[in-house]
Amino acid sequence: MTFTEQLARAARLHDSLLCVGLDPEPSKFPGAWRGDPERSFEFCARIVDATKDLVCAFKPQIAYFAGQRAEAQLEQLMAYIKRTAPEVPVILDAKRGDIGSTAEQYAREAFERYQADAVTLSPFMGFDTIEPFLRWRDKGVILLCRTSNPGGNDLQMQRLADVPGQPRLFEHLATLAQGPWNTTGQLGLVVGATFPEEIARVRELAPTLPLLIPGVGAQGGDAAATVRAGLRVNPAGETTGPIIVNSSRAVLYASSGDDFAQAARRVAITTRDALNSAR
Ligand SMILES: O=C(O)c1cc(=O)[nH]c(=O)n1[C@@H]1O[C@H](COP(=O)(O)O)[C@@H](O)[C@H]1O
Repeated sequence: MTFTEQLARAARLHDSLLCVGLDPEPSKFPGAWRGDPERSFEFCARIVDATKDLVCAFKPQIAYFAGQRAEAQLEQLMAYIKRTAPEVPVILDAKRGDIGSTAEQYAREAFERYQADAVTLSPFMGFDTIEPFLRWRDKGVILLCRTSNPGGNDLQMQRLADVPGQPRLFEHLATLAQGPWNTTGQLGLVVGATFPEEIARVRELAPTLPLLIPGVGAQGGDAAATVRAGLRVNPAGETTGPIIVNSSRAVLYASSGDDFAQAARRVAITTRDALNSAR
């Protein structure tokens, strides 16, 4: 099954557009675990147990593991999700991007070492840096397009004088990803929930690509505006333009007490429902 098919299946099965981001930060762990990076797996596993029936995807962020010398726990977590929630696709948020020969190693890291179903990439270095990932035919490859952070403006909003119509960089990227770069149908795009107008613009230029939309919750993005701008459904009720709306900290750290998993579940339910009510 391809990533897109997995995603559609999980979204249908769980009636959810929500992706829970797994960004374990030891200083925010509850009680006796606080400050202990050795608990990263256990912390995330409890979150997975508490939310796996509420989500269309999980998204572990690699830096939270690598920064704590906890890559082995990320491997453990990926295997745990595959075992306990096999219906939920896992997007490894790695934001890689490098020349082809190095990209091959990054692809092995994402798809062999960590067994991810999809990976996030930075497209800054061009198509030849993305192509090695596309050799893994059933995997999703999600390119940064219009990111949620304020500094996204610095480059992504600039106009390209040499391209007909002088599109902004993010618009050009969306056009490439929907068209000439999507040689294998594996591409998706990242668009921040903090910029609903640009989500709508990306959806216009890339009507069928899966959009990974982080920024609801801690970054203040509007769930309803996100759904209206990004989700596309045909008259028969079938999704033609899927969205994956990520929330990390608002779910993970809903409580700093021993009830963190129950609190995470409550926030995940509220967020899932807010997304669904805007469909
Ligand atoms: O690729 C991403 O996931 C990503 C892209 C983007 O534009 N903005 C963004 O916040 N992210 C990631 O999405 C997550 C957002 O986390 P919260 O703000 O805690 O929900 C983090 O893991 C970020 O690294």
